[in-house]
Amino acid sequence: MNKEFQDALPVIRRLKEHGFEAYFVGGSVRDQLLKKEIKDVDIASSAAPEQVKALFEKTIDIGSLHGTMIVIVGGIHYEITTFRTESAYEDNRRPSGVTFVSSLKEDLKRRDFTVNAMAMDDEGRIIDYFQGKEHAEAKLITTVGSPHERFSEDALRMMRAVRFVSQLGFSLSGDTYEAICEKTHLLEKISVERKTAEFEKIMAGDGSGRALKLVAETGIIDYLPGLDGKKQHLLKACALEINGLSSTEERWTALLDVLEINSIEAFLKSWKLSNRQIEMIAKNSLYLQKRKKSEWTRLSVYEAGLHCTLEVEAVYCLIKGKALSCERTAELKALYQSLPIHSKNELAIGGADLMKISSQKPGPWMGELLKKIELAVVNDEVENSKEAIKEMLASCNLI
Ligand SMILES: Nc1ccn([C@@H]2O[C@H](COP(=O)(O)OP(=O)(O)OP(=O)(O)O)[C@@H](O)[C@H]2O)c(=O)n1
Ligand SMILES: [Mg+2]
Repeated sequence: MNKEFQDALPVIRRLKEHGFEAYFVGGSVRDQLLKKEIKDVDIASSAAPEQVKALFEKTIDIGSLHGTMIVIVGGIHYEITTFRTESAYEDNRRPSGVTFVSSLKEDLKRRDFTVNAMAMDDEGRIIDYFQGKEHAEAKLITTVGSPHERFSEDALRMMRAVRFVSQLGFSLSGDTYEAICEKTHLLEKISVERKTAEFEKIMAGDGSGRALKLVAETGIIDYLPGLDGKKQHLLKACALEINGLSSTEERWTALLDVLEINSIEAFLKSWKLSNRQIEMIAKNSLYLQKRKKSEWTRLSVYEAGLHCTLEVEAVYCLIKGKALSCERTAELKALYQSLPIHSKNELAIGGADLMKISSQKPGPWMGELLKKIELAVVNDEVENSKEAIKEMLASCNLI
């Protein structure tokens, strides 16, 4: 049993001591089996949310009506869901306490894919009613029971299926694939935020190329913001392996480029990205266009900043079919570090100085002149000191 589970054993044991059933479930059991890094350890139990709450010192109620409670043990958050029956899940709104009373098997039966529907007890024994292990070995994503039913319960599961293709390098089973093709319209009801979270995981997984192809081929693309009519473009993006990029912003930048999106801000807004992300990706896109036209200069590196420069270079290299090398990264870092200033605030001269030297009234001329001085300093045409700048201003009749 992995350390993550061992750390969580006190949670399971406490529930059991009080007569409840409790098991590890979901992604963590799957990831242990696949020898992948384990993220959150989730627990399913026969204890109702209120009973869970009573047993642990620190709890957070994140949805007791839906049967979910977080307990904090050893500083780690564990999500404990109460066994749910299918009917509780179907009318998903406000299941009564009674609906929670059910068995582990019933709970697992209403989960999305067989590889996600395994449980593990506190002795490390795997409980696998739906051939999860077998499908994991065959690298198959296939629903527990009818794909039509599972996708009708929660349409996002169609994107989750594709996400697991990307993350795990699995394939979709035939009937799961066909059901997705038939049911994509159900994605209309799903919130953009949930779609975005899945799409970002699709872009990040090792199998991003194959997964994006599925997004295009199954018709999921038709229910994603701003991708209307972009099927051919998206198919082109499949060849890029954008998962090789190291940040979400880089991946969006590369995708926007291949998709030939013009109104970048509006596109990213429609995906409901944060303003900060939109700003970063829009800036990346701007400098990517500049980079395609010419090599980095002292000025462009200064204006873009180091973070943006390196992100754009990584995307640029990907588009050109190569990886950003350590040498190239070091070269750009050295260029950035060699700049005499890294922001306007570091200029040795300011507006007040200019007024004093020129005895002119303040006005737009000051901003324009400061910009010229900034450029001269960045380009090493003048030293960043008051005296040197004053001298330059006088000799060039700039003041
Ligand atoms: N729409 C969904 C979402 C989740 N689940 C179930 O709830 C578990 C936990 O969900 P979540 O944490 O969202 O997914 P994981 O499979 O754990 O993947 P991740 O590694 O991203 O956490 C899943 O394994 C699956 O059994 C489900 O059946 N249907
Ligand atoms: Mg999880």
